[in-house]
Amino acid sequence: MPSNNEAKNGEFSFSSSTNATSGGAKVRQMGLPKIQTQKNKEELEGDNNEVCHDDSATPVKAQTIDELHSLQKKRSQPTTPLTATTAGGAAFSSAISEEERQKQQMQSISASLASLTRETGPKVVRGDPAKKAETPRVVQPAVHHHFTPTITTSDSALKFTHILYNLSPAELYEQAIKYEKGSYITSSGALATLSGAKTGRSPKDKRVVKDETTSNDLWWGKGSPNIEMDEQTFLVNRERAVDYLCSLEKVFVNDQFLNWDPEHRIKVRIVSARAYHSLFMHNMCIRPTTEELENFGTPDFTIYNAGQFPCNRYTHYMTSSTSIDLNLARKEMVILGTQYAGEMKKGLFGLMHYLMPKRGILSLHSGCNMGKDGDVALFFGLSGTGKTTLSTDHNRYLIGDDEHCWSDNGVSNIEGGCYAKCIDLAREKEPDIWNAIKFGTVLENIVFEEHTREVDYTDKSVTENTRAAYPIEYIPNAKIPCVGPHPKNVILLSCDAFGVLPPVSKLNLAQTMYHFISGYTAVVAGTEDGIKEPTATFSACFGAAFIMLHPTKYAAMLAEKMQKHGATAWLVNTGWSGGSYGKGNRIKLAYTRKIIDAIHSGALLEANYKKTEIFGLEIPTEVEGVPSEILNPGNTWTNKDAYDETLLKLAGLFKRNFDVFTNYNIGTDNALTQEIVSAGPNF
Ligand SMILES: Nc1ncnc2c1ncn2[C@@H]1O[C@H](COP(=O)(O)OP(=O)(O)OP(=O)(O)O)[C@@H](O)[C@H]1O
Ligand SMILES: O=C([O-])CC(=O)C(=O)O
Ligand SMILES: [Ca+2]
Ligand SMILES: [Mn+2]
Repeated sequence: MPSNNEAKNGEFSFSSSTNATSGGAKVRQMGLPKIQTQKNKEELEGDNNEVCHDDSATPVKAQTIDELHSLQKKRSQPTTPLTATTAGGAAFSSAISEEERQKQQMQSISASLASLTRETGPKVVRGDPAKKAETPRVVQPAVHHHFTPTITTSDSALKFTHILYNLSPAELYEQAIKYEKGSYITSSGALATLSGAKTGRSPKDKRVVKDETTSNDLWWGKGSPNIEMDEQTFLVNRERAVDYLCSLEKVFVNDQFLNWDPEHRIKVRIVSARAYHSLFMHNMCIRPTTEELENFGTPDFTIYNAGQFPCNRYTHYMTSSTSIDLNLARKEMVILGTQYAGEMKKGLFGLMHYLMPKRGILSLHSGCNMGKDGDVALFFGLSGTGKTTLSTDHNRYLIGDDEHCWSDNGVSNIEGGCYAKCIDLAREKEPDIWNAIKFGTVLENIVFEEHTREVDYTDKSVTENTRAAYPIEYIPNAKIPCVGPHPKNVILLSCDAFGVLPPVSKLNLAQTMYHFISGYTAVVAGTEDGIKEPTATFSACFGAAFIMLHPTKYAAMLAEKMQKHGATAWLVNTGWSGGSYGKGNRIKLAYTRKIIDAIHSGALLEANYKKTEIFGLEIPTEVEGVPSEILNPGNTWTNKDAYDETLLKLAGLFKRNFDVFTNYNIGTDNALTQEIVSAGPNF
């Protein structure tokens, strides 16, 4: 298990590759014990009759089968005794017994699960209800102080809830396979799961509590992802989720961290009903060490994931059976009516998009890696544009694939894991991701061969959005701790299904801001009934679904940081070439990788450039390993008129999208704002 207290902030030292991989690697090196099929010489000489007795092994030290079973499991090591130095600052600061510490931990969980209308939290007990013999005593429920006195006893107050607290991947596998339909071990050891009816996020069902503070702080209204709800309705949904969770025999609780920058680390608690959700978050958040867990105390933020249970459509604001609700004042998030695990990941990202800018730290929907010489690159882009694929690079250190912070210290990953798209995954093209799909990895909604359990990554029967969630140290050259110096290159990825954006262009600062605020990509809607027109998506800051403040706030911070640290920006089209979707083809991943290599090495900075019409993009005339004729997209279309028409069409879409931003100032510098507005397409 990686420990983030190995973090040497500011040093950016690399951990050796044995540190970066899990214990699994060691097991493999030791190999399996040899099977002895023949007796050795001494044993043969001692044999004086021809009858074979099976007395070679020593007998087990058990009289009964129960005793035998109890021999199998070693009790977990009692945790390190707390000393004054190890317990600094946390809630459990005095030296306390292990028993007392566990009691406090369970009381904290009871408090998290407390209904706001009853006097106490539920009675909780640690451990699996199926293992009756091992069940420890019930912890007295947490009393909470601001209760409205109503009923003193109820059936729910009589029952108790088992808490499966920070289980290990192996324990979560057992829970999933035993109790959750659709859970299987694949041939590579990953856990195949189904996320149910929802196989992607539900942005239209995401609501944020609008109160005195947030009504001024956040971005509301047209274009904003923050759909409002009031505090009272939030409490109704919270109560619904808590009652559902407490009605279950057992719930999973994860206490983990966000952000590898120790100065800005956030403690999160995730309460969920499925082993799938618990393992997903185990992989995606930063995993605390035993000692960090002992000192965890009260979480900074809590997720109540009651995804199996719908919201009540008669509740105010509810427009479907799904509701994902964020309350920044209460530091809570409630999930009803969707089991898609990505809601938790991206819900926490939304939280960071609020908390970090308040501290002058820029939160980014980007991948991030670092070269051997410490050169850092950021990869921005909407879903499916290549953040995970291109930041996972065998020749570079992976800092993270999706969510980062850029502070005065440099960059830090928010997460402890990666979430890779799996559709059409091929070992040759993406070997590091392929190899990360092993024991411990959650594989969502994939299809496998019934008998061999071999995954068919081309199969879209359940969904096209098949995913793998794995701890970052499953990538062999992960940079642990996941922090790095200030970025040298900023790469804006766009998957242009219109096929008119060049495979790579160099951007000036105004163009960078223009394209960052635009956040363009084009997807192809509905591939089933033949060829469809691509649809352009504009998503501010390459992640409008997750930002909490107005996009210009993030853009101003990015401009300031890029200027200060001298970063160069690039626009890379990972989409179509030689025509739009249906006529042309997606640019070969091998070519995109060559382009990215040339950016990292600095070679592309030295290239000769030509300016394109309409978009005014600087395109290189040559990139090593890439056929020069594809660098100018106009060359690759057989029908030149169709190209011109499509280019103009896309330029028009950019213009229309940017209209809403022309009235906003980006930062304090009005000159920069004017420059940005005119850095878009000209026609
Ligand atoms: N030229 C290319 N460049 C990058 N990716 C490509 C290219 N051609 C095909 N692909 C495929 O496109 C997909 C890119 O998805 P990826 O997981 O990197 O998205 P992402 O940006 O990380 O999105 P999300 O934020 O949803 O995780 C992969 O399946 C990859 O194999
Ligand atoms: O959150 C998800 O479902 C996947 C993801 O990374 C994104 O959409 O950006
Ligand atoms: Ca990704
Ligand atoms: Mn993402």
